[in-house]
Amino acid sequence: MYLHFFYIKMEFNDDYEHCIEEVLYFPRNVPTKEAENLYHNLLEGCICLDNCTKETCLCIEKSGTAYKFEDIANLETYKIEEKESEAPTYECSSQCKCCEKLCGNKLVQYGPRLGLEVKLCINIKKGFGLFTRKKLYKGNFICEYAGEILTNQDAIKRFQIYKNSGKMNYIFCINEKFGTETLRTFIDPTVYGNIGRYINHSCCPNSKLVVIREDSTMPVLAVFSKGDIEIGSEITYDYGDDSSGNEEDDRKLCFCGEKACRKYLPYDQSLK
Ligand SMILES: C[S@@+](CC[C@H](N)C(=O)[O-])C[C@H]1O[C@@H](n2cnc3c(N)ncnc32)[C@H](O)[C@@H]1O
Repeated sequence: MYLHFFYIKMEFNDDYEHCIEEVLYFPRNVPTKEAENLYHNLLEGCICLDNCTKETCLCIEKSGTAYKFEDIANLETYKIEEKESEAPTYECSSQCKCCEKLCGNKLVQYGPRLGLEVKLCINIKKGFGLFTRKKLYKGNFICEYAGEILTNQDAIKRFQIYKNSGKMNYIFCINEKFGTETLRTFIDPTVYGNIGRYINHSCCPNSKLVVIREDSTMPVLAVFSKGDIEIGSEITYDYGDDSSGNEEDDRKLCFCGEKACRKYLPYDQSLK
C-alpha cells in the first residue's frame, strides 16, 4: 500500500484553454493530410527492464544527456542538461520496454506545466503573451509549441495568406542538420495549437527551444527555461537569428524592450 502511494507520478495536467474562440486547443502536433506520410517511421525504443539510466537506455544514449530531477515522481523538478550538440533529445515512448512509473526520460509528452497564464502584454503592440505564476528554475520544461505540421509548400502558401490578411505569423520552421542534410519542419498553431502559440519573441530571452523526439521521426518543439524565471515574468524565446532588412522588406518592428534589441522580428526568408 505504502509503495503504491510512493510511486504515483505527479503528472502535468494540460487543462489550459485558449482565450480566443476561433482557436482550437490541440495539445500535441497534428500533421495535415498532406504532411502525414512524412513521419510514418517509428523509432527504435529502449529495452530497459525497469528504470532508464545513462548506462543502459538507448534513448538517453542517442540524446547524449538525461533529464535531472530531485524526485522522479514530480515532473516539476525535472531539468534538461546543457548539451554541446544540437542533436534532438529522445524521450522514452510507447516503443520502449521500460516501466512507465520508474522512467525518468519522459517529460514533454505529459504536457505543459501548471501555473502558466495567457494575458495581454503591457505593450499591447505585442498582443497576448505567456506568463508564469510560479517561479521557474534553469532547465525546467515550460510547454510545447504544438500545432499543425505542414509541408513546405503549404507553409509558403499559408504564410502569404496570413501576411496578405494582416494576421500575426505563428508558423515556426525547425531546421535540423543531419550531416549535410537539413530537415525542415513547419509548425502552424494559427488555428489548431496549444498554449505555446502565445510566446512572444525577445532579443534577450529567458527560454530556449529544444527539439524532442518520441516514438516517431516527427519532431516536437519544446520550450525550456534558460535561467531562473521570477513569478509574473513573461516567457520569451528568440524566434531566430535573421533580423536583417527593414520595414520596406515587410519586416515587423520588435517591441521586446531589451537594450540589445535587434529592432526587427526575426524572419524566415524561405517563406517569403
Ligand atoms: C507566435 S505569435 C505570439 C503571440 C501573439 N503575441 C498573440 O497575440 O497571439 C507571434 C506574433 O506575435 C507578435 N510578436 C511576438 N513577439 C513580438 C515582439 N517582440 N515585438 C512585437 N511583436 C511581437 C508578432 O505579431 C508575431 O508575428
